[in-house]
Amino acid sequence: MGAILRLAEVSVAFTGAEGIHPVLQELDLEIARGEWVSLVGRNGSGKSTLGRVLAGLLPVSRGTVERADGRVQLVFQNPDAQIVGETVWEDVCFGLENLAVPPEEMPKRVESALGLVGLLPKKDAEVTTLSGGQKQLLAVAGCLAMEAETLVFDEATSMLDPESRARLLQVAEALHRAGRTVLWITQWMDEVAHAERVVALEAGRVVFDGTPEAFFYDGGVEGASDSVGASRAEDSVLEKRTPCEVLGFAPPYVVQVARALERRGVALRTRPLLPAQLGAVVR
Ligand SMILES: Nc1ncnc2c1ncn2[C@@H]1O[C@H](COP(=O)(O)OP(=O)(O)OP(=O)(O)O)[C@@H](O)[C@H]1O
Repeated sequence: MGAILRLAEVSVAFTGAEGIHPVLQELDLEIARGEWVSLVGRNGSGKSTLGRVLAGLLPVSRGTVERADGRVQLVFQNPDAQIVGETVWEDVCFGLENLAVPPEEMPKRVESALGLVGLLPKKDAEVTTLSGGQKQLLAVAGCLAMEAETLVFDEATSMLDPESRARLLQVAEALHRAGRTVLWITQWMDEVAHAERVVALEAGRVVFDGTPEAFFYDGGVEGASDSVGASRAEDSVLEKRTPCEVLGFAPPYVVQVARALERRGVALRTRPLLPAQLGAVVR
């Protein structure tokens, strides 16, 4: 699997009243074609800036950004921020008009994109009648019609209700299974559990790059099989925090349960991330 995106020594700085404010600092990052990467970090750590750099919407102050091929499209946090058409169909067409796609090619592309996100039955609906979740799906359809190879979701679920979040995640997962590269920016640790790889930023630098299992469990369960007893095991757990905890995030409920079991001396065969995995390992 070759790299679809490669950043080398990328720095981004904004100049304000108080002088130069570095946001990304000499960042190296390679994203492989077809990967699903969760990008996490505290508020202001530089996630959105990195997303915009990857999508080519923001020039870098230093360093290089290489894109193997294909488009990189962003889905923003606010569902209203990227809708321009009056109807669902028109909205997807609008992006294609900007790309000067021949008119005879448009219907096929719009129909296929709306079909992939499940919005074809709503093709004639006015966008003002859509829910927040449907608007995000429409934004995804717009990206797909533009033949995006890589999709960057920038906290795209944060304004949605639980059902719409789950739906957007499902659609993204289906697109990923079909070969697209996904960069999923989030503050929700439950969503990170779906990733293949987690990249964490702190003050514009990569401070963690590894599997979700390592992100949620490494360094945090020492003494789990210690037969001396729970209290001593608990002490060592408190001393050794996981990368997730060091960044200041609470791990997903599944991880909390698994770690509580390990602290009580229950040795688990695997490190579960999703409810079904916890169920399986406990059984
Ligand atoms: N256009 C801009 N001009 C000046 N400063 C900016 C600009 N865009 C971002 N910043 C600053 O860069 C820093 C990083 O912002 P960014 O939005 O990338 O962080 P983030 O990790 O996505 O945060 P959040 O989770 O709050 O969205 C912040 O301190 C922000 O104020």
